[in-house]
Amino acid sequence: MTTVLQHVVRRSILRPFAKSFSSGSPLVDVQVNDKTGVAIVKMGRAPVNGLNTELLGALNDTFDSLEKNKATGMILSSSIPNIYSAGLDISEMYNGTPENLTKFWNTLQSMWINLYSTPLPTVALINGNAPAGGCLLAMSCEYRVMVGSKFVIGLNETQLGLFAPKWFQDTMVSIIGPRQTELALTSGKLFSAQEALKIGLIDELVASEEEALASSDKFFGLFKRIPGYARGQTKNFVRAEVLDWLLKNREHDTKVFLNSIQLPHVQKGLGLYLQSLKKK
Ligand SMILES: CC/C=C\CC/C=C/CC(=O)SCCNC(=O)CCNC(=O)[C@H](O)C(C)(C)COP(=O)(O)OP(=O)(O)OC[C@H]1O[C@@H](n2cnc3c(N)ncnc32)[C@H](O)[C@@H]1OP(=O)(O)O
Repeated sequence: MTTVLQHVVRRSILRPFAKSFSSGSPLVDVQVNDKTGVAIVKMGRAPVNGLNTELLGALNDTFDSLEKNKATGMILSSSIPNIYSAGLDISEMYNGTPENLTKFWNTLQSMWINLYSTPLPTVALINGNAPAGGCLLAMSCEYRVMVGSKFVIGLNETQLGLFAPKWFQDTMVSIIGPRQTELALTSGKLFSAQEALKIGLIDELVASEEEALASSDKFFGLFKRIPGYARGQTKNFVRAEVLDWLLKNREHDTKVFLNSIQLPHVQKGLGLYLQSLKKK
């Protein structure tokens, strides 16, 4: 089992930065700014950036490579208009075999561990709707900028007859606190951009992608004179409790997912929800 401390030490050892970079997947586009070393990672799985095993794996590989190649920061965004991510791909969870469900969930866990614990400064540039797993991605970054006021963000799992796993919940608690998280999660609330700003679920609401990039630059600028090692250690210690739970309980968490998702009434609800989306 990997402890948080081993995790922190392993991930603080960075090699020189490579200028050219390819994510190795058509689902993830990566552009690295040669001058600053900041990478813009854009998810591009049409139609809605549904997080299936392939996209989750590609994101995970991308985060690994950016760290190994010593990028100086990462902006996580989307190349699909009006969509950040529709969250977990429901078709992966509907009628899946135990083997596929296990692989799917383990890939999600690995991606999240990598994203949540990366020593790189991270910004979510939220340029579209971000329900459920989409919200988790954004919340796992350090700073959240939403572009345009027409989008929603939140953990709406209960609306699907599911519940947000403990580490999804804890990630939200660390941002908006237990009281607001309980209210939001039990009702499956999707926050409007204004509401999300007011409650602190997003840090900034801007009108254009250019403004969002300027805000990101400003955020990265905060660390110009801070040694990366010191920043990385601090981030990991602040995040240790939430991270540590999943590192220590991965198998248990997978079992809870498998048991819950395969319940007949949960499967029935997922089927109906998928149908309702397709009927729109
Ligand atoms: C341990 C506890 C157990 C389990 C925990 C499980 C945790 C789950 C977390 C999740 O992430 S669950 C996913 C929750 N996501 C949602 O509720 C979002 C659903 N989607 C939408 O609300 C909308 O699609 C949108 C606002 C994101 C975009 O709207 P719009 O641009 O109007 O697109 P459409 O609705 O027409 O969708 C286009 C297309 O995509 C399909 N689709 C949408 N979302 C998903 C999804 N999450 N998974 C799979 N497929 C999705 C939709 O059915 C349409 O399909 P067509 O075949 O009609 O093209």
